Amino acid sequence: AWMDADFRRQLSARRERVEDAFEFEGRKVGRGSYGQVFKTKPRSCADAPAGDYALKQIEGSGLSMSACREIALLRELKHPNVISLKQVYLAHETRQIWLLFDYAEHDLWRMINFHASAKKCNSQVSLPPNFTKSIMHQILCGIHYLHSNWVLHRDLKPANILVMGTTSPERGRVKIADLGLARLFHQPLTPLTEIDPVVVTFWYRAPELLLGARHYTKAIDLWAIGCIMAELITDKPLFYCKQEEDIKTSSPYNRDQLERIFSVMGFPSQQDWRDLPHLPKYGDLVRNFGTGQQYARFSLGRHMSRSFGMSETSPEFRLLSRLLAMDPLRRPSAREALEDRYFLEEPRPAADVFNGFDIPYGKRDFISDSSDNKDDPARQQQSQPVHASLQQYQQSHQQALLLQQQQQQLS
Ligand SMILES: Cc1ccc(-n2nc(C(C)(C)C)cc2NC(=O)NCCCN2CCOCC2)cc1
Repeated sequence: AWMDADFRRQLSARRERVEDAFEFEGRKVGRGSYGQVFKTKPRSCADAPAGDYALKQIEGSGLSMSACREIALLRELKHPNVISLKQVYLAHETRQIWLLFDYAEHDLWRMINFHASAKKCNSQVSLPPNFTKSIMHQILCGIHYLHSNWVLHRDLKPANILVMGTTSPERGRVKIADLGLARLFHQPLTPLTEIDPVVVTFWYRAPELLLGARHYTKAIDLWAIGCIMAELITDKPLFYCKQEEDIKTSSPYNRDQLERIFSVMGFPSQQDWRDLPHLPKYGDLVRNFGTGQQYARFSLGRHMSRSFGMSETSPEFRLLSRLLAMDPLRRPSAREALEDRYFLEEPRPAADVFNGFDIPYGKRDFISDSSDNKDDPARQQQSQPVHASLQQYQQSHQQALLLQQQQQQLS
């Protein structure tokens, strides 16, 4: 070996082992295609500041391409609204790679599901008036930072927008992450009948991608941010489309998803989107939809005003319709979106998106290894029978209601 044995022994003896520094047995909070994530605390002997950390054990062994990409990318990036890598551990014996992050207790997927379920139980949970505006502002700040460093996210969706919990010094701060294909966090509380994006969802994919655009662009990230904004306002995925269990087609063209987009937005005319006929799948589009006359009366304004009473003249709607321009060339850059009037008028966006309000969402649940059957990762989410998770959900929801009543009595 190129290093002399004695020196290697010295290095190995001195190397800090992740299991010596952190307690993570039985504290798995997520598992996906990229690896698994544990919620850990440093052991007293470790020199890491107190607090919760996320330890991600990267799938596979050795410096795989994805491990290199994640480490190389994250160690260069430093922004308050982007997940920050604190430390890398290389376990030489097992050739395992561990990444240490500040732990984020919440994410928009769980938060939006919580509010959607609360609505169904006819009990709204109160939120600060600038909740959506604060979250949108911080997502755009984080994406502006990534885009100015020529980093495209490519898979923005609620599950990848994390929010720091009450035990963190950054309480209520948005952290953009990329948890990988399958949603990395186990979510037993949501009844499995709910939308469970274990399979890859196309709900946030820009129309040009569905029509065969060959390259990701910054405008593709901005479209996804528009979808997230609408979902924050309505608690429903704007372009929700049922997904076939096994999406085998490798073709980017997804007729049902396009149909859903047109039934909300209307069909793009030549004036709306000059370059549309040059997209690879334009032929399929014409074959499936003709001239799109059947969507002539649909528009985003009509959809948002009929289903959510949103005024088409409000700054909120105007920003939303800019982000959801069908033609990617007409979408604003992250900076232009941040300069929109929406963020300049009262109430202003807050650094803590909960604005000091109590946080009603539960903490993440630990995954027991038994339920986490490895052979079929897509099924791992079905670890709890529905009734158990419903029961648990109702309990945690009752707690949230009690909390809210106490809060109202106090205020
Ligand atoms: C192959 C690969 C995979 C992921 C990334 N990646 N990219 C990013 C962006 C947002 C900078 C683009 C973040 C990550 N990794 C990541 O979020 N990791 C998960 C962080 C886990 N959370 C930390 C906070 O607490 C909850 C768990 C890059 C390359």
